[in-house]
Amino acid sequence: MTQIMLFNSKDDQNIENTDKERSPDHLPFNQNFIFQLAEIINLRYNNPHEGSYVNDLRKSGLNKIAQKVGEEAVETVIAALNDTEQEFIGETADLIFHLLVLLREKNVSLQMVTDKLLQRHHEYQK
Ligand SMILES: N=c1c2ncn([C@@H]3O[C@H](COP(=O)(O)OP(=O)(O)OP(=O)(O)O)[C@@H](O)[C@H]3O)c2ncn1[C@@H]1O[C@H](COP(=O)(O)O)[C@@H](O)[C@H]1O
Repeated sequence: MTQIMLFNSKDDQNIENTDKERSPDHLPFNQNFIFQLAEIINLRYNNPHEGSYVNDLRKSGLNKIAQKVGEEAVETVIAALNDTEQEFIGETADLIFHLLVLLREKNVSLQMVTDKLLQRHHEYQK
């Protein structure tokens, strides 16, 4: 059974801490949730059930999922240029969610992407 750890609101107060004081396994809830969401999507793939939007996407296949990511990316750009901050945030959330589904469809984990970003970060330090 996969265990999903949720942090209580007390941890959210750590947002004021400096970067040095934060450890990767003690991130505020909002920062960790993207990994938890990736795990929820993984669980839906492994245990598909009716009424699940992730399952609907999975059944539609790679082309449809990739198309959704493209649509959400365009909607995010339009919102950035024309809409309110809240609408921009909403479109960005749609984009990130569908991108996470695309990663799962391609069997690429979010960790593999963050490893790539970390590798680049280290290269920039040289
Ligand atoms: N974060 C999301 C999330 N964001 C957006 N959506 C869905 O994504 C869809 C957005 O599509 P659009 O806005 O493009 O609307 P649409 O035109 O009707 O979509 P299409 O018909 O074109 O596919 C809506 O149906 C939303 O409900 C999401 N559906 C699920 N999640 C997360 O995924 C988890 C698992 O969801 P289920 O698989 O449904 O259990 C949930 O607990 C949530 O945390």
